Amino acid sequence: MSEILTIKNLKIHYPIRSGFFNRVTDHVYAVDGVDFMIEKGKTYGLVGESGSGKSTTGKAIVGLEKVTDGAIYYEDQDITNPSIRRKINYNRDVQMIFQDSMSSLNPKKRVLDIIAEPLRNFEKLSVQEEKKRVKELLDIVGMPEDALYKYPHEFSGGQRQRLGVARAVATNPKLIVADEPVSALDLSVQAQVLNFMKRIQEEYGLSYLFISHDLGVVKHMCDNIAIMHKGRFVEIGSREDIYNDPRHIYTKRLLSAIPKIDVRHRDEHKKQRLEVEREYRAHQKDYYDETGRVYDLQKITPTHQVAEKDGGAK
Ligand SMILES: Nc1ncnc2c1ncn2[C@@H]1O[C@H](COP(=O)(O)OP(=O)(O)OP(=O)(O)O)[C@@H](O)[C@H]1O
Repeated sequence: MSEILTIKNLKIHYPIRSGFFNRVTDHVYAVDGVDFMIEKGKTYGLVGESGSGKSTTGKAIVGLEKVTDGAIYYEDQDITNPSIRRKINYNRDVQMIFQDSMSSLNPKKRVLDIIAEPLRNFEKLSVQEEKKRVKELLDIVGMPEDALYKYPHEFSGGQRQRLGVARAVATNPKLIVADEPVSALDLSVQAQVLNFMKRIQEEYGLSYLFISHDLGVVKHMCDNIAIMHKGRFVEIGSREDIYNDPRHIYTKRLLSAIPKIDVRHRDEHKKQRLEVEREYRAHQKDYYDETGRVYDLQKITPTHQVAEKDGGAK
């Protein structure tokens, strides 16, 4: 079995309440039937614009979001059931890294306590053993030993993101859900953090679910990519499929948003971007209603492997 996680027809719908009795009058279809599989030691990219349902999917995988329907299989067990998650120590094996390291690292705690927290939850280490392990973890993410007694605000954004990774790998997880892990960082620091996430992956055989709104960022990280739009996958493919032969207009639009470094073809790029934008708007008008939900998947997914209406890749 080469997959570490299999997601089947995942749906997460949030109720919208209104009126005097606060009744449920509608739902936000944040995730509306997605299927995918993350292979061991590989990186699966989840890409889409803001509000497409990426974070909700990621949070459901780590158990932070209640699932409306569907299943998430880890070692053949459906972990949407909290008691199964507890039974198999799922929260030790699957960790999450967040975009905003300033709010995901407790500002009142020192690095030693922040990184040791997951260890305290899952392993009974003595004070000395714990300190030794935290030092090792700091070393893995290229941080000096004297970081142990400092607070999160004493570090740069890139360093804080490294601390977040150190905490995430503390329990030797098998899968890390990385939700926009470098979006808040400068371009040069982004490359550093991505490189070392890749190095850790190779050393420890980790799998990643890498969430981003930017196809430029995931290019060198992901083996397979799903393009998410309004809670559904509109295109699924290998990295080569997505970058060399995008089929869905939404994928083309995300690709055209990647800044071009080569200034010689600037006018040509601008013209292409406008054409893609025009095609995208026409597509939206033809296939989605004003709630953004009613559409004909057969027509909107002329692609390599597409999400079928009831899930599964063709
Ligand atoms: N707790 C909630 N209650 C109601 N609606 C929610 C809740 N959380 C998310 N949503 C809605 O679900 C949809 C998907 O949100 P989600 O955060 O997953 O998108 P995203 O693709 O990760 O975007 P971003 O990158 O901006 O976080 C959005 O329309 C959002 O407003």
